[in-house]
Amino acid sequence: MILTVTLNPSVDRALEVDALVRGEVLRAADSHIDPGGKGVNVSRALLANGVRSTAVVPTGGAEGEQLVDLLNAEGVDLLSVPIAGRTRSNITLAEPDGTVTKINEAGPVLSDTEFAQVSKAVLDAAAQADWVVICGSLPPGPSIDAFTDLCSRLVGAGYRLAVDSSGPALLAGVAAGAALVKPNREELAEAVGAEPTTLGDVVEACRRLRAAGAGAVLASLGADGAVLVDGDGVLAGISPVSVPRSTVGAGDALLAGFLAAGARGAAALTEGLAWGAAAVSLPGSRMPTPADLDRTHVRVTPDPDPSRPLHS
Ligand SMILES: Nc1ncnc2c1ncn2[C@@H]1O[C@H](COP(=O)(O)OP(=O)(O)OP(=O)(O)O)[C@@H](O)[C@H]1O
Ligand SMILES: O=P(O)(O)OC[C@@]1(O)O[C@H](CO)[C@@H](O)[C@@H]1O
Repeated sequence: MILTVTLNPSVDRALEVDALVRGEVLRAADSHIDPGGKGVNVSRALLANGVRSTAVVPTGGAEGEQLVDLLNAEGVDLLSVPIAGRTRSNITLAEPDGTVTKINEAGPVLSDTEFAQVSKAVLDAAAQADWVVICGSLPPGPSIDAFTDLCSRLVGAGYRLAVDSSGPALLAGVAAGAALVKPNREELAEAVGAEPTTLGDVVEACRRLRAAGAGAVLASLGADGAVLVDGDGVLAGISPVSVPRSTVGAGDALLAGFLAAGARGAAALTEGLAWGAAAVSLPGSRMPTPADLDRTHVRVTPDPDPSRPLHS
């Protein structure tokens, strides 16, 4: 079982517009409402592909009730922790060429007591888990020290921790010794203080995060695919998508597929890339099902060409 933790979940509303024009009344060609948050999406993708997962989410207000209803409707095994604040709503504006503009609320303040309740739910459920996967932004409230303490307690108890977050939370997961971190290109650049322009830059940045404590680094690179740097060495892969529809949740699907396939080696990276590419071809933050997956176009190579440039 893979336990996901989303400290700042969301109700995701995606609106498809012909073109994003500021100051105008735009008519949405289509719209979608999905349960959201990075860990929630990992659980949704795993469930859709027959892998057991439990999602821990703080929920509050009418939006929190809506999130629980949406997750129950998808059959997601849920550990929801009631909070006083209101679960946030995040907006995606998607254009026909695949351009996505996202407006994410900060989310509700999580009190020290509420964070302690969420942490207890995580630590209690972790005993049944093969992985504990903490994903997404921190809500207002919990300090980075409190987050670091949760990560350290999980690692110290011998659980395999994966962290997909940004800024100080990503670095906290690295320092705590997470078995796996999943930064995207921007998060990797922020973590090491340098903008990668080639595959070699990405590998070097991943190696720096491993030296700082991470066991493995799965760096997602958008249309440039993903790079895995772990104790076995370096793998790089791409998953071409002819017409991207919505990249929202693609990184969550990549992580879910990678974990579902054992979180190690070319087969796991191939699976993650297939899930990520499938998610990009779906609207909103829809997670792929087995029928959406096509592994035939995924290419994974060991020791990739370090001079290969990344899309600008
Ligand atoms: N335009 C694209 N074409 C092909 N594959 C893509 C594209 N965008 C994303 N992907 C696939 O999805 C994976 C994750 O994408 P990305 O690096 O954007 O993750 P992310 O920023 O974490 O996404 P999110 O935060 O929305 O989940 C990539 O590694 C790649 O396999
Ligand atoms: O604000 P965060 O936590 O960084 O990101 C939240 C979010 O954008 O991430 C998911 C896509 O990865 C969406 O479901 C959700 O709206």
